[in-house]
Amino acid sequence: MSAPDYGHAFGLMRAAAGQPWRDYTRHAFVEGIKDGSLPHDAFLHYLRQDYVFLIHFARAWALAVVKGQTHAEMLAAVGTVNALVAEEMQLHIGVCEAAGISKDALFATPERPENLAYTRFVLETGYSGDLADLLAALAPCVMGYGEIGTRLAAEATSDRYRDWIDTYAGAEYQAACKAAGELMDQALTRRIGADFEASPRWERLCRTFCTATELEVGFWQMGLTP
Ligand SMILES: Cc1ncc(CO)c(N)n1
Repeated sequence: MSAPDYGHAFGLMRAAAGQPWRDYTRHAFVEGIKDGSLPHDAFLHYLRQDYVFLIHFARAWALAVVKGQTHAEMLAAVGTVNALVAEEMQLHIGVCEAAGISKDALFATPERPENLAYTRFVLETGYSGDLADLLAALAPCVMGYGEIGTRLAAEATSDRYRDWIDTYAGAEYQAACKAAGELMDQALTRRIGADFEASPRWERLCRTFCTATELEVGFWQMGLTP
């Protein structure tokens, strides 16, 4: 099956990332969710780390509000902050509560270095750059999970992690991916021009996207080692 369409800039950056993108979206952890072979303790460990990830990821999207230059940019970023805090994090709270891990324990999860490296890279890219740089660092996280969710909804051979798959394959998350793709196309056009892939900034934006993709691979790997 073909991957979902999340916009022009994303499609180009994804193609430029090449093998790391495949390593990320087809990682052994992902395949373990697909066929249900992923041990539950690895899943819970990942989910706890991912909750901490989402705290800093929401901060990075809040930085996108700060870096926005139009009402439309601010609105798109603020919508994502809300989707992360009000919706996606609820999945983590719900699954962990069912496994006997309280909200307080979840919030107090000690952060693994792979997790810290990833989110602080994204935040630093945003602090030192503009919205185009920040979105290049944010895109692999948002759209990668959208792509993984869509594929697993079609290919999963087990219902063990169905709630997780449904969250990322669902209409709400897919709409968020499309909105992020549109925001990225508009933000790049506004700051660089319609022909952004021909600009001197393009290579660096692709490198940022690729680094974030590699950090996603590291995150899955961390998930396999509780
Ligand atoms: C590590 C990671 N990347 C992306 C997403 C999707 O928001 C997530 N929840 N966690």
